[in-house]
Amino acid sequence: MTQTLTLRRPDDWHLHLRDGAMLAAVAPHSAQFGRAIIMPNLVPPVTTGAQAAAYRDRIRAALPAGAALDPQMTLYLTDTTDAADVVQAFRDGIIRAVKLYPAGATTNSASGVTDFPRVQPVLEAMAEAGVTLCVHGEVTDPTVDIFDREAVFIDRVLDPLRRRTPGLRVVMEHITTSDGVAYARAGGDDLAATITTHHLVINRNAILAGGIRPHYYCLPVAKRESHRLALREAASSGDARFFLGTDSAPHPDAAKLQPCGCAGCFTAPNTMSILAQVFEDEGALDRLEGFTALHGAAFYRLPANEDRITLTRRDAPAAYPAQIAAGSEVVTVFDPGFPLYWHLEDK
Ligand SMILES: NC(=O)N[C@@H](CC(=O)O)C(=O)O
Ligand SMILES: [Zn+2]
Ligand SMILES: [Zn+2]
Repeated sequence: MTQTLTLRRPDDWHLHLRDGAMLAAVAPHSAQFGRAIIMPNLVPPVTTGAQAAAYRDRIRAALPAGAALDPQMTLYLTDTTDAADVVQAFRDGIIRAVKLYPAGATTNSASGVTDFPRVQPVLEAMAEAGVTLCVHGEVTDPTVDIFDREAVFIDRVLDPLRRRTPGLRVVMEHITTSDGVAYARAGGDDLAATITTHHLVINRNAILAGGIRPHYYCLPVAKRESHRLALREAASSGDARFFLGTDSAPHPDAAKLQPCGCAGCFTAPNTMSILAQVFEDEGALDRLEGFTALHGAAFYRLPANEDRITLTRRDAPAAYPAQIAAGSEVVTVFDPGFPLYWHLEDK
């Protein structure tokens, strides 16, 4: 039996497109999204409005003709970020948000914030101008267990930061815990959270049980099953504080399959097929549009996309490649571990 689902075109509020040959290879796989918040953790990072504008041009050049994707740029917050440049880039329509990485928390985060008092004037200028702060919410304290780093970040860093910066709009990126869900729910209108595709699908067993599986390793690392269930409940609840940020984060297999492999799951190609299955399993297909196309736009004070995509549930699973080529390298596509009967018809 064929079932058809027509949705407003989705947005991806957290996406890594990289640069160079990798950008050329992965950008077409996100072309079905209307908008995407583009992460600035290049090497070196995107730290100025001028760099964001140049990166946006490179992204546009990498997209196929007719692609829907309108890249929404971000700046990488460092200890030396200039508040005036941030506000100017926002007012000029070059950036949509600023990204906070605690130094050393994740891939290419060496330039991240080490000194919160130094960035406080920037945060205050952002609150004043209405610029959103997107936060990678993990502490880097080596004495904190990696599975606890999100919950500890909320208590030690995020909550104090929000209290001392009233009015700052904050997105908790890629939440992975029931603690993150609860904190987002307890916040006011200026707090929201993105949830990735893969964290709705895997728990930490996928990485560790029966052998180490590097393609399921990302940051924040997937947590125990009770947390995955809390994320599924939040994503499918209809609560507008939760929306899709895939965190599709491609790395060459050569960089993932190492004694010390990179963190990141590449979910851009099959994200909508996976999400349709997740929401069907939750009995919440009627809420997929809110999660993928309405809540994020509303938080960023943008109109929802007017055009539509169609997903069709067929008897035969959709065929996605196991890998894609990126220059001379390959990138493995996230395998959800179940067949994908929902086909994305209109890319
Ligand atoms: N999510 C990841 O595991 N990796 C991201 C960085 C990030 O979003 O933390 C990357 O850039 O590879
Ligand atoms: Zn992150
Ligand atoms: Zn990310």
